[in-house]
Amino acid sequence: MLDYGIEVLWVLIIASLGLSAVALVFSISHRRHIPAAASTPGEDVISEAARTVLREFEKNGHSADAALITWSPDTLRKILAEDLPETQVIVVSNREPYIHNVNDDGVELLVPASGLVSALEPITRACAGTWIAYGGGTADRLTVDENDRVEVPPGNPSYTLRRVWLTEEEYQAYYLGFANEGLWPLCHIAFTRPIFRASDWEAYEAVNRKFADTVVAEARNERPIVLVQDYHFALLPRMIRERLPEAIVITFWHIPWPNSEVYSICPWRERILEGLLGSSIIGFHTQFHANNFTESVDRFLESRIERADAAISYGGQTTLVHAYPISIEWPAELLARLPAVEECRARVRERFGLPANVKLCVGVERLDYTKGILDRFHALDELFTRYPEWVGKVVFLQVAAPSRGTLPAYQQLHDECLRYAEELNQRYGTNDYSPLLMVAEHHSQEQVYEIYRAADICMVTSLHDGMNLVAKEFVAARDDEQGVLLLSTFAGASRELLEALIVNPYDTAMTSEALLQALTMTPEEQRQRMRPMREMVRDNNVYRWAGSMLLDAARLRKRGDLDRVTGNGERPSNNNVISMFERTRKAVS
Ligand SMILES: O=P(O)(O)OC[C@H]1O[C@@H](O)[C@H](O)[C@@H](O)[C@@H]1O
Repeated sequence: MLDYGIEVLWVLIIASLGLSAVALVFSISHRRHIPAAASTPGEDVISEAARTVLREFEKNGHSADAALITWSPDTLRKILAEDLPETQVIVVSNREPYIHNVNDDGVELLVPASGLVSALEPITRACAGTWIAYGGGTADRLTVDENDRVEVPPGNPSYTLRRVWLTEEEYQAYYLGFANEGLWPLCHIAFTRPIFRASDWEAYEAVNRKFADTVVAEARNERPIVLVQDYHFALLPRMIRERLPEAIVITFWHIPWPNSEVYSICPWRERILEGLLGSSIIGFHTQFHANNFTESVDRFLESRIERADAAISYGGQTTLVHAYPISIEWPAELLARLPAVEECRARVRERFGLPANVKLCVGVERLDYTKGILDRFHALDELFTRYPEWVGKVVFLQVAAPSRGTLPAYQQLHDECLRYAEELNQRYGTNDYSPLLMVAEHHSQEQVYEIYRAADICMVTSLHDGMNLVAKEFVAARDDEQGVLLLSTFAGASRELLEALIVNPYDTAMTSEALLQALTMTPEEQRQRMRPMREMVRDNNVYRWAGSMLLDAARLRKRGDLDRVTGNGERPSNNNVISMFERTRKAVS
């Protein structure tokens, strides 16, 4: 029996050595094969820039991880120069990247608290594009030229900001009404009832048309790439398509897309889908939301859906529906301007009057009911109830930038948060100690990064979120590899930052236990968790997000141009797009 066992063991050892050798030969030949991937059958229109990227991957050390850090502003410029020559990049968003406001001393410049802005700003800079946005600042009109344009960033201009003016009525109905009382709660599962008013819908349509007029006015030729951002502009892609049929329209939906049953309650559900399907590409943060969108189209429109190709054909237009997880600038430019972690700790502790030696836990976001701020306060309360020894030893600092403050749902949240903070401080605080600091004020990016660097724990426990860039920013800010991230399972970021403490924010007991785990985590475990999260954000930075969409756009354009000259023959489906980005990834992994 024993002899027989030893024979089996030998057979297993020899077989596994054989398999390893085969795997090694395969991996070497696969790696050697990388440049050839650009010329395999069917790849004839692969981009020059993709070839260059692949060659650089090889040169830079053969590993996909090392290679991916080459995504930089230069990569974007290279893609544009080689694959999309002479192509103007136009970004459209509601929120502008720089707001000029009147204050007592004249004009002050404000960078809004918006994940969308922090992601798109470095991209627009790299592409030297044109950014079209609503001019909402009280001094915005004073700073533009006769064409409503201003060169930004101030002091070091590299792109044009074109402001669009809205009347007070338009702003109320399109932005506060349809976008933020209708679509925002519809798409987020936060159990706030969406409100749909016909007058808001009409304003939404009119404002989308106003932006379409501006896109056409700003386009230098018939073939720009237009990057349409978010739920404020669902109708815009088709309006652009009708007037600039050769434009590439890439629409990115930054918030979740609900399942088709939830979506069905929207009275204009077909119109919204039709509008979006004017895009060449529609991007979501996660495959899950891309799938939800496709299901909604399947249920409400007569269309042709090629699931294997992630493509939808509707009204003579084929749209690629794809997941492109958004990210942040890496390395974060402003990090170089900040002092060491210890200095940040000292500054923040002094600014907020924190007692020595307390652990600092932070939350940073817009004051929004999707962010789970009250649930977080409940978790702190629960921690003190279960583990009273922590009273006096931890302070929770909630930074909440005011947002959509005239809407009743936001006013109610603001009041409830302040009430809860006051009550909790009365119950657990002393003259020198307030366990919960609620600061409902705007903070600059520098101040926010300083807070990240000072924190022992960062809680990103949103009830629902497309991605959530605060989680990635916290990780990027911690070059000391310390600090613990508590992350909601309902934020897209939890699909990528797997070493965070992942919680269900509705489960107060679970969140408070995770808080305890974070408070007692050793520096070594913090490092073990933080390091891979930093690598993840580094390798999947915002240039990779934008670059992958541009590579897909280049491929679509080249195919369109070829089809125009030669016809599309027997192509099995209308589109048959496999994301260029995915193929690039496969080739290097
Ligand atoms: O209404 P605001 O302040 O411009 O904020 C809008 C943005 O809010 C962010 O939280 C969302 O992630 C974006 O998708 C959205 O565009």
